Amino acid sequence: MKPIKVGLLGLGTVGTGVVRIVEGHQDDLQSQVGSPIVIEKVLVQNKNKSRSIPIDADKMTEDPWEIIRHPEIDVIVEVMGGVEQTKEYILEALERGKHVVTANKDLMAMHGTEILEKAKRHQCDILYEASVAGGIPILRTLVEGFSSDRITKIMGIVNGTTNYILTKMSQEGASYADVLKEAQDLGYAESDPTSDVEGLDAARKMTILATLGFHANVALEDVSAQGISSVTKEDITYAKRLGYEVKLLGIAERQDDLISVSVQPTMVKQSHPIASVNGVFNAVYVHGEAVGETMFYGAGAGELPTATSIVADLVAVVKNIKLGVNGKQSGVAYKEKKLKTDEQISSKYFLLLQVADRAGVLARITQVFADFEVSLESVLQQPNPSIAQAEIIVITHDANKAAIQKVLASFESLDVVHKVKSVYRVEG
Ligand SMILES: NC(=O)C1=CN([C@@H]2O[C@H](COP(=O)(O)OP(=O)(O)OC[C@H]3O[C@@H](n4cnc5c(N)ncnc54)[C@H](OP(=O)(O)O)[C@@H]3O)[C@@H](O)[C@H]2O)C=CC1
Ligand SMILES: N[C@@H](CC=O)C(=O)O
Repeated sequence: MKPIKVGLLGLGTVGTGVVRIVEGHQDDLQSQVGSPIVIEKVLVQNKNKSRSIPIDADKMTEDPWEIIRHPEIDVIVEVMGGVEQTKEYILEALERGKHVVTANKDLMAMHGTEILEKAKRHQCDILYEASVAGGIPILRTLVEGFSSDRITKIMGIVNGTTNYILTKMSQEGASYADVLKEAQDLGYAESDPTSDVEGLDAARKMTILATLGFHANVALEDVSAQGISSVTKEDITYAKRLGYEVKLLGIAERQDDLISVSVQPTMVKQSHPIASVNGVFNAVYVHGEAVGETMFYGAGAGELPTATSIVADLVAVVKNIKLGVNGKQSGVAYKEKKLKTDEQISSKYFLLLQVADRAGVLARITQVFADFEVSLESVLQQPNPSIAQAEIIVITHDANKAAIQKVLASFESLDVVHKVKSVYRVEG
């Protein structure tokens, strides 16, 4: 049995997991694919760094081309991260007929079309299950499991780092900075964690999910992204009192042929299953016209969960090699997307306002909502003696995004509104 030879680009959190699983599950893998899977070469930045697993020194290299141009390597597993340089390596590997498995959502969200086309042209596989929601096999589920349905909504907690931070803030009152450090130490965060906390990592994942779920060429620029850096402990406390949890949600919706995709901190009703997804766990809720509601849950980041998806892709590539059917993956030549305008994007909203504490204020505020035809589900007013002002919490019925923006603009010139403290989308 000729072994399948793998070139591993990166031996950090995920790369280490890949080595552990390929070595630890070798018998099971072989029995599925009929050949040994061998990690032939490993690219690192620094060969002298101490590693948590033993790797033969002659397998390690700091020269990427030694792997990309290696005549015997069949499959490249890319878990080094980065975009431009990594893209160059992957394109050359595909040109040389090597199949590619990657966990790189930045690369696939930004250059997926070009990479997929190149792979198809060279009859190579490019699989990227690990790029979204770590250990949850959600891409395969969308492409294969839901191929018969028309998906109308994909809503997910797709970033483990921010869910870990929000959970610790909510359950333990922990500080944002301390928990971010913990998430970094646990290997969940990106090398630059700004992309986690500012919602960019989730936006990249939502680009991939919306593309595959809606069969449309959704681009990263089509996704509006807001992260969790503005979420306060006060917001979380208010949310809990009203029966909500604050979660960073990616939401992709399709109505007829119109699409919207966004990432934002969202108040999720505690009765919705996604509200109880805590810690590094991710969940992706998928609604299809025929199937109705479904939800997929699992670890969204970390060494072994992510490596599970990588090695599953590796198995798929080897099976395709055996069948001679590489280069047939979905994601190429999808239809042109049509994006919703702000007038067409509708949801409930939560607003926390700091206002003057005197007669008639509530009436003036509710009038602004009425002016823009935003109807209200509930309004709660309470004095805040420490600042001699009152706070008003408003939850709207479904309202369009443009109308809410007009309401917020009007509050800027309304003397009784001293500050709009928070605005959240509401789900559930
Ligand atoms: N961590 C996670 O939970 C998840 C990560 N991902 C994605 O997987 C990828 C890897 O993440 P992760 O394992 O956390 O990253 P790490 O930072 O832990 O590891 C990166 C590895 O790549 C090597 N490397 C980086 N840049 C270069 C370079 N220019 N030349 C040679 N080697 C290089 C590093 O070498 P050295 O060891 O010598 O420094 C290191 O071994 C990223 O794309 C990430 O977004 C996806 C899902 C989950
Ligand atoms: N930084 C990412 C890692 C997985 O994609 C996350 O926290 O989800």
